[in-house]
Amino acid sequence: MALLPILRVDPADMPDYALVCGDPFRAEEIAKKLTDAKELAHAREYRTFTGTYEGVKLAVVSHGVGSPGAAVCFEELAKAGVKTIIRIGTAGSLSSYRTGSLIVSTAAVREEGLTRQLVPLAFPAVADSRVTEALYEAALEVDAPGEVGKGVTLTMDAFFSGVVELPHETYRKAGVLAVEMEIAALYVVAMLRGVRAGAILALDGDSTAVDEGYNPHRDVVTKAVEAEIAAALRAVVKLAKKNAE
Ligand SMILES: O=P(O)(O)O[C@H]1O[C@H](CO)[C@@H](O)[C@H]1O
Ligand SMILES: O=c1cc[nH]c(=O)[nH]1
Repeated sequence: MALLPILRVDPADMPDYALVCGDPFRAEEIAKKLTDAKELAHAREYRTFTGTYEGVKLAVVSHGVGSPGAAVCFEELAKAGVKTIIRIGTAGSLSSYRTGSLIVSTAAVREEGLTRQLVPLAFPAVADSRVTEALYEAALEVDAPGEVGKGVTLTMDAFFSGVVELPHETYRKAGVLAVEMEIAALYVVAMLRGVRAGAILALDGDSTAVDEGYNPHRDVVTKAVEAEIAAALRAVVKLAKKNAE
C-alpha cells in the first residue's frame, strides 16, 4: 500500500491503538516498553514505532510541538484506520495541582488557531468518555509523584509570552486545570474523523513560571512522565479488554 505522505508509514502496518506524544525521544522511551518494538519511520518530527503491550498491538508516534503539525499526524493516523489515539504529554499547571501530578483531559479550550479552520469555534473539543475513564482509572493505579486529577485543559499556540497578555488567568479562574499545545487539535480531528481520543498530562511546573525559567528536566517531571506512560499503556489494555467483551 502507498505510504502515508507525511508520516511515511504503510497504513496496513497501523494497529487500532496509537499512543502519541510531542517529543520523538519520548516516543522511543514508550516504544521500549513494548515487545517486538520496531521503528517504522522517522520523517520530520514524526517518529513511528509499533509493538505489543500485554497482547495488544499498538503504535507510538511523535507529533512535535504545536497543533498544526500535530493535526497532520492525527489526520494521517485516522486515514490509516487507527481507532483510538491517546496523547501522553506535559503541561503547565493552572490550578492547585502541583508539579509531578497527572491530569486526564476531559475537554480542551480551543485557544489555538488551527481547529477554527476545520470547524466553527462553537464546536466543543471533547475527549471520548470511555478513553477518559480508562485513563483516569489507570492513573490512580500507577505510582505518580503527585496527585491525579481530571478536567478541562487549555490548548495554546504561544508557549512563551510576547507583549500581548495570555488568557491563562481567565481560564484559571474558570477552573481549567492545565495548559499545553495539542489536545484541542487531537479532540477536534478525532471527532471529525470518528476516532476515539483522550489525553493524559504530567505537570512540569506552573504555567506562569514558563517565562522566568522553564525546566521540564527535573526528577519529579521524569517520574511523572514515567507514571503517565504506565497509565496510558494500562488504559489501552483496559480498553482492548472492554472492546473484546
Ligand atoms: O510534552 P509534549 O507532548 O511535548 O507537550 C508539551 O510540551 C511542548 C512544549 O514544551 C508542547 O508540545 C506541549 O504541548
Ligand atoms: O505548553 C506547555 C507544556 C508544558 N508546560 C507548560 O507550561 N506549557
